[in-house]
Amino acid sequence: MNESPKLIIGNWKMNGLRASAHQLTCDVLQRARALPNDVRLVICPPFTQIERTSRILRARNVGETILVGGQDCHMSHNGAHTGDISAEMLADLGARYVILGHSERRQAHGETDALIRLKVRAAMDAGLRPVVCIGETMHERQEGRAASVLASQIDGSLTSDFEGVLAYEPIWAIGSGVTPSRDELERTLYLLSGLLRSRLKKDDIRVPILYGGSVTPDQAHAILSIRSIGGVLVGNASLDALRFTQIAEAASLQLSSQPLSGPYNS
Ligand SMILES: O=C[C@H](O)COP(=O)(O)O
Repeated sequence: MNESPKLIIGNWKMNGLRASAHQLTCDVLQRARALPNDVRLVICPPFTQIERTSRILRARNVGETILVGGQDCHMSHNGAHTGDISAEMLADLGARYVILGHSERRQAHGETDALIRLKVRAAMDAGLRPVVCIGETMHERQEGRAASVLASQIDGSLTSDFEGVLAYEPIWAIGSGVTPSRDELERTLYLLSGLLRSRLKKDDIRVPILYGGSVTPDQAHAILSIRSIGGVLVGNASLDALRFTQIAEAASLQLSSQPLSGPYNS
């Protein structure tokens, strides 16, 4: 059975000037040469570095092994939206993915599920694969409301014809050095696959589910050994070519050591 490649997405957030972005992309390329086809890297630099990163990858002819993504897009195709970037603009620069609904945007810019759903539509219309982030706060977790929060985020932010990636990023794990236990993560992935089936109204779900939040090379083996996981969304560790590619290597090792199959690894 052919499995989809594990996705290792690097979210550079607001980091990277021309020289450092160029160097980081070249370093990732250099280290990723040995990666097998069962792992796909997606680099999501800030808007200002997308074209440069795409150009470097095109020049090296890396095909589908390393792709570029944006970190957000506007819900409209064009118009009077000062300072915003449309999904078409991202695609025009060579992006293939776009992160939407990251908790840092939900919190700092008041993004709602309804807005994120409009952005998902715009991204899909532009031919981009949306990577929709969901996750509960520590407070919601302690109150035992994590499952209902995740259900509501999935219902509100995904279109019924959603074709993309879901990234489970518990807010308490982002940048904190704390991650859920393997068992806890496995249970959450099971819950999310059920919620996706019900939202998309089909059993054959082709939506990889990623985990994000303090992923480092040390934890990557345990996280990526979960059979149903589609990959990881990496923040801080993606700013270091060695750590980022070590995480990708961990995914590849897991793939070669166990047969993987599952509804969200299509
Ligand atoms: O988009 C990435 C997430 O916010 C995780 O960030 P982090 O790996 O620095 O915790």
